[in-house]
Amino acid sequence: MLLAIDCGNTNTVFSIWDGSEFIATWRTATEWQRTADQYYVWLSTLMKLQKIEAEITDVIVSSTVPRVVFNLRVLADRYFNTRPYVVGKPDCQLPVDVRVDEGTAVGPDRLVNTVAGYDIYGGDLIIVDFGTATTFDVADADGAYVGGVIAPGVNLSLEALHNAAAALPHVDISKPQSVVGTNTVACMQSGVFWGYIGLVREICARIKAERDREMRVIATGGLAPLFQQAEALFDAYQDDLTMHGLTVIHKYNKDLAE
Ligand SMILES: Nc1ncnc2c1ncn2[C@@H]1O[C@H](COP(=O)(O)OP(=O)(O)O)[C@@H](O)[C@H]1O
Ligand SMILES: CC(C)(COP(=O)(O)O)[C@@H](O)C(=O)NCCC(=O)O
Ligand SMILES: [K+]
Repeated sequence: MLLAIDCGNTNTVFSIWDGSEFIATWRTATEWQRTADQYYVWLSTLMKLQKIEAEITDVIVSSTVPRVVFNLRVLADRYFNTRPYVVGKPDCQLPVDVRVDEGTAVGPDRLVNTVAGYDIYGGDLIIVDFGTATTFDVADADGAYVGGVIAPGVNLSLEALHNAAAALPHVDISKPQSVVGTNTVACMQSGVFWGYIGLVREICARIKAERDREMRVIATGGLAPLFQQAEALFDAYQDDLTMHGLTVIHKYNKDLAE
């Protein structure tokens, strides 16, 4: 079975893929200091608790944090006796082209999202991923990654307000009752929530105009449904898009190796 690991700047998600479905998914905070032994204790405890008897034979990793990759490689080697595929490294091929400026190291999560989007929905996509940063990935008609947009993440925006202004508290995102807030928290939520609705709508409209074609907008990340419930910004929402992409890339490389 395949252990797929998606490491973002905030959280790292581990999923076990049995070849047709994900049989388990666990999330932990991303900390580059965590050792292979620590990962294994955590993982094997959860597997036991949930009575998951999976023999892991393959590992694939996508990480936006370069420093965690070393320990994840050791995890794969020491505990699963396998060499992991690491997205973005030369020995991990992608089933789509990447057409960007020379020397650009595109975030692996964005490449994986593009592969997943193309596999499920076909070409001409805008993939919006609400993570630490909010990324827009543009897939061409043939599925190639052709660039995108990086915007500050929802929680990052709220944290930035709190960190920079002495009188602004820590606030969690939610949909405000009205646009005009009558208290500090409501004012901050309104700024980020409605500002974000505008940001997503405007960026998608401009991408479509710039590329002069119809494009479908696919959203992923836990915060997408919150925005979608206020306004129909997306044509589809897929929670496990990045994980799906990792399974596609894994299969592609396995097939190449045969
Ligand atoms: N359903 C949700 N509701 C509220 N906050 C969420 C939800 N899902 C994720 N978040 C928050 O969104 C931010 C980005 O998380 P995540 O998507 O895991 O980022 P990354 O992939 O960059 O690690 C974090 O602050 C996380 O706590
Ligand atoms: C833009 C990102 C920080 C998003 O990361 P995430 O929010 O998933 O943690 C990541 O994709 C990244 O580090 N990208 C490198 C630069 C680029 O994609 O062009
Ligand atoms: K992201």
